[in-house]
Amino acid sequence: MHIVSREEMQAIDHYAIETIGLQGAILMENAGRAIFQKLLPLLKKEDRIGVIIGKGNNGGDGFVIARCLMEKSFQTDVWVVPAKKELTGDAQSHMGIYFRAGGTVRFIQDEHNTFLKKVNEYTVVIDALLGTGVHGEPRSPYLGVIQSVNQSQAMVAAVDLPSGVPANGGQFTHEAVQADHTYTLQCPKLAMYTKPAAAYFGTSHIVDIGIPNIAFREQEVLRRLWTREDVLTSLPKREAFSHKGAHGKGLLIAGSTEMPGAAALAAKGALRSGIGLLTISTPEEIWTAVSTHAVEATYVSRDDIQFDHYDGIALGPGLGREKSTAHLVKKALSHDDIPLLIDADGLFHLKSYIKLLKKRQAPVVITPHPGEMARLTGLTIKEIENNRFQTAKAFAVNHGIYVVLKGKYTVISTPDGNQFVNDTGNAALAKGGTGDVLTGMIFAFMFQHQSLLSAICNAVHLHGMVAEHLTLHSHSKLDVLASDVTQAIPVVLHNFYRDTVC
Ligand SMILES: NC(=O)C1=CN([C@@H]2O[C@H](COP(=O)(O)OP(=O)(O)OC[C@H]3O[C@@H](n4cnc5c(N)ncnc54)[C@H](O)[C@@H]3O)[C@@H](O)[C@H]2O)[C@H](O)CC1
Ligand SMILES: [K+]
Repeated sequence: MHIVSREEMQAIDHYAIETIGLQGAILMENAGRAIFQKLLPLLKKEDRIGVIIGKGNNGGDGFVIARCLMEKSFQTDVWVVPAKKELTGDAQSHMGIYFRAGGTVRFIQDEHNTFLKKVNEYTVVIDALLGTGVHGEPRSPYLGVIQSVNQSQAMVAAVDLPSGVPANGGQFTHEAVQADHTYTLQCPKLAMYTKPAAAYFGTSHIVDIGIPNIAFREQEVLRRLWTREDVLTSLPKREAFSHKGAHGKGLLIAGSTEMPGAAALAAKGALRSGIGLLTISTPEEIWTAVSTHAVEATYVSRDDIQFDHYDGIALGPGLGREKSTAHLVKKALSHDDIPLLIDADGLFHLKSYIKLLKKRQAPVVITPHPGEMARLTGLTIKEIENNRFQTAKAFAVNHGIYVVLKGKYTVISTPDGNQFVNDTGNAALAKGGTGDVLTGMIFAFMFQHQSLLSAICNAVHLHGMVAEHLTLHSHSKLDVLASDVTQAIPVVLHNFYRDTVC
């Protein structure tokens, strides 16, 4: 499923209408009807429903929903913000259809006080005020209407976007509709996956309005959600006659005397995700501590690493930021025919050797959280958070690497500019150590998948699913530990393999 910016959605819309010939009024009819069908199971006959309509096409969708509600005899009031003559195009057409079908409306301008009273009596409000066409802070009278909707006790169902939320996300401080349900047309908009916009959507529902796929292909939308189906069709099959050497001989350079746990967690993540052979390079003082948790691994001292003995290298978790560990990053980068995964303190050192990235033959994957990304790019964390998609893509393309920008919705960017969004996981993962586990999972998958991209995306998806599994069955979001995540990988993998179609 694609994820689009406001401009991409408008271009797709335009292509569907002008090139394919699927008229705007038909798309509007499809939109309104499809939302109504999805809304229906949530409605009760005794509900008092207010449909609130703005002057653009979002309002036009509202007229179609109002007609569907009227046809099924729901107690509905339709409130219109603009004057009648301000409605144009498809919205005007659907207002006409609604009237000729027997519908009536009330204008907020004419009955402002009645509207304020009524909005508090509704049990359901349909927000069809503003959609993807909004620019900046909602102006009067929209802002006042939005405030009244937010103060009411009604269940709020937003059409396409909660009104006032910018489709492209990014920072905003003005008031916007706080929806309980949002019915997003055709495909998610960027706002659904960015802060603070994501918090306004309530439960999101994607509504198919019938725009043909060719419209997305022609507009070359390079961003999409990585779904369960993607995982099921790309999880690797383990050949019956395969041997340990066929599933990756990996070197994990991680851990320090202060942070032995990071090495153990990354190792455990890799071992639980099917790596064939794992060698861990940590300071010798902590071999015993780490090997208690990763008995299946072998160990090599930092001075004796033979880089070209391995199919891939992961480095960074708990490595430490001392100068003495920096040369390991440089050496790993210089062995440019070996795939490399860099995380945590490895990213700290990477900044000094960033020019080496472009010189490499074999792929590089980095897994920064926003703080690490800020340091790498020279931007602030706020700037990263406000432009997650743009900054991750620019960095991946400019340096020819895969960037896994971690967060509530982890964004995976490829060297050729494609982006994939993960929507699994929860706040149980907001703890030290869970990133180390993810590094181990990605590392193990790198050796076992047909494509590096599906290896990364599957690891991120499953890591999130493990958190969801734990909080659904046995843990709270508070008490999940990174080591619990490593322990629950098997049950989640087991469930996926049970359902797998490959
Ligand atoms: N995706 C599709 O293919 C379809 C989407 N539909 C719906 O159409 C809207 C987008 O419609 P558009 O007319 O472009 O914009 P809006 O309805 O969001 O309204 C814009 C309207 O509001 C004015 N405006 C802009 N900024 C502000 C502001 N800050 N304060 C007040 N007013 C503002 C602007 O001048 C316009 O007049 C999409 O979201 C879907 O709901 C189609 O119905 C089906 C196809
Ligand atoms: K809306």
